[in-house]
Amino acid sequence: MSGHGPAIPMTSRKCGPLKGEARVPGDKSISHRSLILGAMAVGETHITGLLEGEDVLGTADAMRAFGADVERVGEGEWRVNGVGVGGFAEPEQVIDCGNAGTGVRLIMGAMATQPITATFTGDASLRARPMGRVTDPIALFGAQSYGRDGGRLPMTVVGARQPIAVRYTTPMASAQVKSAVLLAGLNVPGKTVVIEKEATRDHTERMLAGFGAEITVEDTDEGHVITLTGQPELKPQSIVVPRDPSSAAFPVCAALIVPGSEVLVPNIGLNPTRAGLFYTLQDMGADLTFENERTEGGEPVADLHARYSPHMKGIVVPPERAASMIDEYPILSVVAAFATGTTNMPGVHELRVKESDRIDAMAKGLRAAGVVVEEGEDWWAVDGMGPEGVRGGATVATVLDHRIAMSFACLGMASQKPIHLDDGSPIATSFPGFEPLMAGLGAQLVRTNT
Ligand SMILES: O=C(O)C1=C[C@@H](OP(=O)(O)O)[C@@H](O)[C@H](O)C1
Ligand SMILES: C=C(OP(=O)(O)O)C(=O)O
Repeated sequence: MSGHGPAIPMTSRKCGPLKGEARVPGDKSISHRSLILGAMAVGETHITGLLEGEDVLGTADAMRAFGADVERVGEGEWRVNGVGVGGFAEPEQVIDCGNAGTGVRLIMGAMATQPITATFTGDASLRARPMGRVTDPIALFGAQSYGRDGGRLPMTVVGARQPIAVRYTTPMASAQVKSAVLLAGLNVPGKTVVIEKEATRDHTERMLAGFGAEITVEDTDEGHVITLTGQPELKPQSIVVPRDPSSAAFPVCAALIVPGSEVLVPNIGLNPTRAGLFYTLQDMGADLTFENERTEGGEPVADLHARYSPHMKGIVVPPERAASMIDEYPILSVVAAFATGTTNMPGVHELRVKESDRIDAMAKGLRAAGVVVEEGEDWWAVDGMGPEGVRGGATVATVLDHRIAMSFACLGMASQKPIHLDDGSPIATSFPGFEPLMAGLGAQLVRTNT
């Protein structure tokens, strides 16, 4: 992952009804974890449905640099021959995680208790994001880190030579921090405990159990207490990655706002720690149903059926739901613009430290498209303009952020005038194939030279 290539300007215009089936790619969170845990197991892990987006490909390269044998054997089909817990080799080159916060933070955790040194970097977005949230807890295990001012990349991590088990309460709702601590705990004798006050996505816990680690989760007065017994032998797995609910959000929400649409998005992971957006849309009055609910590979899965919904109303999104839909606020704010009344989104400070400051990026673009947005440090509110009321006619900055780019692409499908994206290239980090998939449903999203 060498960072950012040439900008790809795009224009999204009002289109006819979106119709058909949207087969979105594999889950990004589960894909990163499959490669990392596969690399820490002994023997061959087989993965199907892996997301082949830039973020995850960066993690695959990183696992090779740490000594695992990682091979693509078909579309979305990968084999990982792991080196075992504690078996990472010292990388000879700087590890470039591109745009991927999940990639760099989980890998830093995984190597922090091994007797090796590694240097990490990323693109301009990732180099601006805070890493102290991971370097603080890994320091408790005995790892040292040397980064730029404010705990920014590039950063060198010197793994602990004699790591000690840790009991750590995460200071913010973050699955990346929780996962970094758990992955660090793998190579430490004794029990590592992570406590989170609010539940965040639990793919690491589920997958660690699947790979044979001893891990327990309890709800107590302190919060959600996760206890991992260190130094297990992880057993290779056969992993089927479900399709990504965070990617499904785009065709689902586009269908809700484009008149006459009806879209089926099959096989979507509906882990309750990820499904908050869909419940919020239902609360707003969206015509969105879950069909064929089932369990696959230990994760709840359903087909999502979304139809044009001209009667949606603004609501207050419960702040306790924030972690389960944290990446979906940008596209929710687009839907909110086509509803009636105000949608209030409190308790979302974390949005300010993603690939971009997502409140700022969305507020700027929405205002340029004629929508009234108010904001504070950890909240924002969007005034609905009604189903036909969003003007559009703006050029928006996507600020190296895939979710901002896809959100505004969806807005342009239903606004009166087109939306121009200054750069659609970040979409490839999480959703390769977004443009042909949306075009197949009937969207008019084209690359432009302006
Ligand atoms: O653990 C993960 O896979 C992720 C956790 C979330 O980040 P935080 O842990 O920073 O909330 C989310 O925004 C990110 O897209 C993926
Ligand atoms: C926040 C995101 O990813 P990451 O933190 O992995 O860059 C995201 O995909 O919306």
